This record gives sequence, structure tokens and C-alpha cells, in this order.
Amino acid sequence: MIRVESVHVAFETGSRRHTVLSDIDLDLRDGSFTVVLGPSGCGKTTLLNVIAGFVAPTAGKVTLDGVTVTGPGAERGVVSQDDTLLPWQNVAQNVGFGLKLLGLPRDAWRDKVDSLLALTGLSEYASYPLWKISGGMRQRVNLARSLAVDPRYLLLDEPLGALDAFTRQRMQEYLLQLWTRYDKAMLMITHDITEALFMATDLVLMRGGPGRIDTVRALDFGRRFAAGESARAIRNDPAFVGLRDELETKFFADEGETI
Ligand SMILES: Nc1ncnc2c1ncn2[C@@H]1O[C@H](COP(=O)(O)OP(=O)(O)OP(=O)(O)O)[C@@H](O)[C@H]1O
Repeated sequence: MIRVESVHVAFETGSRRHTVLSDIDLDLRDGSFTVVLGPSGCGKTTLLNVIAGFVAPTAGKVTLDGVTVTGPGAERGVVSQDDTLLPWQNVAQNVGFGLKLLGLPRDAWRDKVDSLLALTGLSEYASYPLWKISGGMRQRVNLARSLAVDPRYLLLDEPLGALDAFTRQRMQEYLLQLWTRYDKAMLMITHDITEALFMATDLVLMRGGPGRIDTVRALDFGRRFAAGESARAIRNDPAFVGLRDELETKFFADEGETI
């Protein structure tokens, strides 16, 4: 389990000290799908960066199975907002990029890349240059690449933000299938209330000024989808619609805060 304990983050800009996160406590349980939702600038990405080990907390700590995190590690894969794919390499080469850095022998590399391409439905596009594939496929390449080193935790910073509404829904369903099949713990940031409700087992609502956790709610819509219930039935479930209304009212009532 990853545990965020009393984390506080402040950045110095010139002579000013800007507190971005205040007193954050959060558990990422194994097998959970934690979704962080909150107004723009409330510190969601900073929180993900602290968990990833890219940003050191000013106070407090992050532990992984009781051991304090002091930097990035292979057990925590990160998928960032903008993909960082290499435009001069094809789909398979991009998926296998991290494995090359690990020095995997050629045959083992090919086998692993083939299985990742199959898992993400990209096998027939292995030799495609990146400019020939769609936004949703690019994001699947991005995901396949982060799964290559088999991380226990996947940290996803608005992975679906750049997609059109239709592709976005398909990718939400796809991510939930990946989550159950791979039995990973996921942490995902989003601005989209419907997406957050549909996917989260643990929904973390943040507030700004400075960033702090408002509430954490346990949900089961994502698990119901993973167990075979239709996405449409879930999104139309009165419990789902009611919660969405409640969250929209809550967020839009916060003057000046936009999500
Ligand atoms: N390295 C840094 N140095 C100084 N300030 C920073 C740094 N990183 C983030 N910030 C500031 O911290 C605040 C929170 O930023 P962050 O990106 O974590 O918010 P966010 O909730 O993810 O925002 P958004 O939803 O718009 O992506 C912002 O005011 C940002 O300018």
C-alpha cells in the first residue's frame, strides 16, 4: 500500500512562499482505483508528483509498504497529461522504449512488446508511424509503454483529457478492464465528474487555497462495470445521476472555482 501522511508542499518563487498542498493524508490500497477530482490549480498534479517521487514533500512523507519514498521507482508507472512518445519511432518501438533501456535481449524484448500490443489492442498497428494513428491509439501506446515494466501502481494524470467524448468513454471502459485484468492499483486525476464517478473505487475530492482533501468517498460503479454491467445502465442509474448532480452543485457553488 502507498500511504501519504501529513504531506505539505510549498514552493518558493522569488521571495514568496506558495503553499500548494496542506496536510494531505491518503491511502492507495492495493487493487483500488483512486480518482482525484478538484478545481484547477488545487494541487492534483503536485500530489501525483509527490507520490511518483518527482517532488519531495516540504513536510510529511509518502511510504510504500512502510518504506519512505525518496524518488521515482519502477513500481510506480506514470502516464502524464501530454504523451511523451517519440515521433520518429513506430508504435512497437515506442511501447518497448523503456524495456530497451533495461537492456532486455532482442527476443525477450519482442515477446514482451508483442504481448503489450495485444493487451492494448494495437497488434496490427505495430509498425505504424505515430502520425498515422488516432488520439485514442496514442494514449493506448502511452499506457502500454508504462505497463511494460509491470508497475504495481499506475499514476495517471488526466490521461483522457485530450480525447473526443466518444473515444474518452471507450477509453474509460478500457482502463477499467485493464485495471481488473492486471490487478493494479490506479491513481487517476480528472476534471470530469462523470468520469470520476464511473471509474473510482475511492473518489478523492480536493479543494484549493491551499490544496487539501475535502472528502474521500467509496464507490462501486467501476467495479460493477468490471463485473459485466453495461456502462450505459450504470451511467443512467439514479444513484449515479444523483451523485453527479450533487457533485456538480458542490463544485459550481464554490465561487470562482472551476474544474
Ligand atoms: N514547481 C513548481 N514551482 C512553483 N509552483 C508550482 C510548481 N508546480 C506547481 N506549482 C503551482 O502549484 C499550484 C498547483 O498546481 P498543480 O498543477 O498541482 O494543480 P492542478 O490541480 O493539477 O491544476 P490543473 O487541474 O489546472 O492541472 C499551481 O498554482 C501551480 O502554479
